[in-house]
Order: sequence, then structure tokens, then C-alpha cells
Amino acid sequence: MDLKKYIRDIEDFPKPGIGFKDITTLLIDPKAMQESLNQFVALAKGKGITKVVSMESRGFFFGPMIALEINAGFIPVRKPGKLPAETISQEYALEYGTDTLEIHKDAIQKGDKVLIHDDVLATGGTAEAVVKLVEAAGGEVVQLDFIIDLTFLNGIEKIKKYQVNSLVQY
Ligand SMILES: O=P(O)(O)OC[C@H]1O[C@H](OP(=O)(O)OP(=O)(O)O)[C@H](O)[C@@H]1O
Ligand SMILES: Nc1ncnc2[nH]cnc12
Repeated sequence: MDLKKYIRDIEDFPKPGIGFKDITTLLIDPKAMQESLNQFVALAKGKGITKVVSMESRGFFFGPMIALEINAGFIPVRKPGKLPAETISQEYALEYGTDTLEIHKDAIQKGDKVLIHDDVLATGGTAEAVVKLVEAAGGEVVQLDFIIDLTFLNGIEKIKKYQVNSLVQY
């Protein structure tokens, strides 16, 4: 199945000049969603992964499904002020300015083997911030799995120490 056929291009969203990759058209099709999940599970199985970590918001679509399928726990990384217990914070660069992501301090146990999942790898700033959060919390990053890699933005450069997989590349 060609998953690219299920990803919609929206020009000039959220601002002029950005070609937005819309995965809601993949999520709405159960066969495309199942195929994506199957591919993620094949990439993750047998690696001793104990936790799947995903970032708000679009990482939450597949993150928990992958976790359940490989019998791992799921940990949400959220935008500031949303997690109720003690957190670790990491600032990261956006195209303009900075933003912050947070993880619960006690979510990862020492020795946890972690899969990081998100929908899109663009500049890599978000993924790099989540790697730092996982490592600060004591986890070992095994791999990062994305639906889409926007390779022309070279986000992989920021996480090149790690195994990075994507289902679809542009
Ligand atoms: O590689 P980067 O340049 O860091 O960009 C990738 C991030 O951008 C999008 O999230 P966004 O911040 O738009 O939030 P959302 O998931 O809540 O829509 C996407 O879901 C990734 O998390
Ligand atoms: N072009 C893009 N499409 C969808 N999500 C994104 N996140 C960052 N850049 C994006």
C-alpha cells in the first residue's frame, strides 16, 4: 500500500510558504491506519522496548497503539503546564522563537528502553528536545519512528546518533 496517497498536502498552512502534510486523511481510512500501525510494530518488535514516548498532539494518534502492540508502556510528552506531577522541562527552537516540552520526572525507570514516536520529522527541534527529556529522566533511546520525514529540512542531523525510521519521505 502506498501510504503517500493517504497524506494530503495543504499549501500555505499554518502560514504562507509552508506545505503542510495532513495525516487526518490517513487516520480516516482504517486500512491505511492499520498498515501504518503494522509497519511501526514491525520496526519495533523484538528490540526490548519497554516504553513508547510521544509528543503532544499528533504523536498521540499512533503512540499508544504502538505501545499496546509491543507490550510497552506509553508516556506522553506535553506542552508546558499540562502534566500534574513533578516534571522535567526542555526548551527547543522553533522557526521563530522557542517553545518548551515536559515529561513526568517519575515516568521512566532507570534502564527503560525507549521508542520515541511522532507524526512528522521536520527541522528535528522537537525530536531533539524529547531525546533530551528521555535521557534526563534516565531512559535509553533505542529508536525514533515517524510517519513522515521531510528530508529537505534535514531534521535527521539533530538526532543522527540514533536509529531513525520513517514510513514516508518527501
Ligand atoms: O521537527 P520540528 O520542526 O520540530 O517539527 C515537528 C513537530 O511539528 C509538529 O508539531 P506542532 O508543534 O505543530 O504541534 P501539534 O502536534 O500539537 O500540532 C509535528 O507534530 C512535530 O511534533
Ligand atoms: N510541513 C509540515 N507538515 C505537517 N506537520 C509539520 N510539522 C512541522 N512541519 C510540518
